[in-house]
Amino acid sequence: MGEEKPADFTPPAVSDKPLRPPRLSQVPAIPEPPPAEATPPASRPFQVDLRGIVDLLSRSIYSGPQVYLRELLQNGVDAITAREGMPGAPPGAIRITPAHTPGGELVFTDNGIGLTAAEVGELLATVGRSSKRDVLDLPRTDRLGQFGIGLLSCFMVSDDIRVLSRSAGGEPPVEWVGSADGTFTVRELLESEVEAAGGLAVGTQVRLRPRAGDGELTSPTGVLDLASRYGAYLPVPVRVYLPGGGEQIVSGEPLFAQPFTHASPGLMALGRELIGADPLDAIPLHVPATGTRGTAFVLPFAPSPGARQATRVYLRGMLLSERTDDLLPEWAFFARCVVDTSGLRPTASRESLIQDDALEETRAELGAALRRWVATLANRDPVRLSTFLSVHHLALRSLVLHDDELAGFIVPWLPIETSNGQTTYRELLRRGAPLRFAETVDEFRQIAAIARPDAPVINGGYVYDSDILRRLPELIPGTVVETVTITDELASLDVPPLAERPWAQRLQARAEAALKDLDCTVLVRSFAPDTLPALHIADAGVLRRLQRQRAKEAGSGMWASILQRIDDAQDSQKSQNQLDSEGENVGAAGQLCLNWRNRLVRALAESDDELLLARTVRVVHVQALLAAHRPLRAVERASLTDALTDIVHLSAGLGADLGDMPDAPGEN
Ligand SMILES: Nc1ncnc2c1ncn2[C@@H]1O[C@H](COP(=O)(O)OP(=O)(O)OP(=O)(O)O)[C@@H](O)[C@H]1O
Repeated sequence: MGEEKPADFTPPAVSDKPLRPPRLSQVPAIPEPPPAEATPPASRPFQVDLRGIVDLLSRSIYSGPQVYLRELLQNGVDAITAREGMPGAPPGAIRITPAHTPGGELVFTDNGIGLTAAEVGELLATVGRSSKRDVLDLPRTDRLGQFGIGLLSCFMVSDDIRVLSRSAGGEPPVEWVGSADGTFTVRELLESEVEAAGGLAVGTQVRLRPRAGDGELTSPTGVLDLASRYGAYLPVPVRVYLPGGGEQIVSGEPLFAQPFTHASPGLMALGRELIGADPLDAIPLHVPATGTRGTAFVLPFAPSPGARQATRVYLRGMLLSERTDDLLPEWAFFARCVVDTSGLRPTASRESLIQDDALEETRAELGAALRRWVATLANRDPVRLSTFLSVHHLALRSLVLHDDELAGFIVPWLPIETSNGQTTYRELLRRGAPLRFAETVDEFRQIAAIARPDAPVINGGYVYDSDILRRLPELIPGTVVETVTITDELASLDVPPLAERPWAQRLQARAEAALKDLDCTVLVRSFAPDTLPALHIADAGVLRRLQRQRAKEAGSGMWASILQRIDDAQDSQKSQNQLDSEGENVGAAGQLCLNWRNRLVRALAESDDELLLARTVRVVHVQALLAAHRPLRAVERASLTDALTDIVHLSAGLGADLGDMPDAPGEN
């Protein structure tokens, strides 16, 4: 077809006998330096074992025999494209008559450019020979094929391929029959013969007689299914003739490749079919440089973290792959796309794309479209943005750590918990002040209880948040972040005013005596809010010890004695440390920080009723534990019940039912 022939090319003789076996394109032998007097070896063409090639195609290149129909569709469309613009060319059309009965023939007809006798010999029977490369042997971008192997895929379903063709150039019609045993025949057909068989218009007919056992793929249901899968968006109508006499046109408009501002119901239905649920949104995609258009559907559920979304790719309307996983950037796990492209190049299997600059550029552009969607969603539809973030926040957080590109545009919109409530990084950054965060949820809870509203503390305790916060100065230059601990915060709390300090110290001693058996020490400080009587303070070591105690209470035997030994070892370490730090005084079960500004605490300081003070302090202690989300030990549960019982007795004037409680100072 106007293509330069290799030097040793000889067109096959037109004959009704088997000609020569198909061969690879002539590849010159690797020249070796000839021995001094030897005659140079004659160069010979490679021989091809067709069975081996078909085996290679079916096992290693194509995903399965079903692709035979895709290859036929693609050849039909290419032939129609090649005829476009020729005088008198009719509108392109493809017709498929499935094999209606076992042993019957499948007939695939196009009204494309057709083939001459010389062309069938050259193009159909030379593996690797294609008319779809230009003079520089580059693939033509307006053709779907290029490798010169596609037709061989029909051998996966049939032992013979019979091609009847009439060239648009006016040459006589021709029949080519290729056999899976590696031979083929070519002969020109007489017009009378063609007339008797029902005529043959310009174009090509491929006839396949399905091999026993492969009938499913060539049956009416099989063909309808494959034609709709591969040819749903081809630019020419594809008609499938049904057994009852009717026909079905399987090709239609690629809705997903049209520009849109609001997704139509039809487009959303396609998204539903693709992801199995109503998409959260549809994003138009367009990369002019590679002729790529499509739609990204945002998943309404969280996929497994790091999972890359497979994209459905069409090559000029023909399905290339349902699951191309390298067309989107890695971070775009939240969107499933369907695109049609004319500028990306398929591999020989036509089931994936060649990794080249065009693919890289397209990936970058598609990523940019998704980023723009997130960025503009904030202004356009904040409710949808917050739904999106709540569905995908975990995966987004994990990716932010590895992907600077994603981090830059996504971090500002991520929700984050602070002592002032839920907010976004963007709001926090707007304040301009350093971002203060607690490393653990527990530390955050303790600090949040006393943090001033104008100096909020961030909860860095949930998965990935501390890491993201630590990376912020690098991601958003100019940002200052600092960690805060409960010990630092306690140190910054006000001590009671000088004039009241003796009272506060007395209260501290009395309260500490009341909690002695619970291993909890007491501190008196002034802090907001006034309504909060006390805080329970525990550092990580204390928390671990409390957890061990609960485990001991729940378990028994060997495990309990192991935990006891850990406690003993830590006790002796602690008493040594206390000696070293000269009187630093934090109980093994934490510290109760009473709020000097609180009414109840002030009333206790003024009261001389030691019984009432001891019981009330124990109630306040349990209240502080609960507010700090600490699980109660058995001893604390008992302490609460006893203290409340005593308070009831005292208020009823019955005197205290002292039970197991320790004596309050001055009680004896
Ligand atoms: N229906 C057809 N009409 C006209 N020519 C055809 C038709 N089918 C095949 N051919 C010719 O036969 C050649 C080989 O076809 P084949 O399907 O093996 O490979 P290809 O389409 O060129 O490349 P690929 O392997 O990428 O499909 C084509 O390049 C084309 O010239």
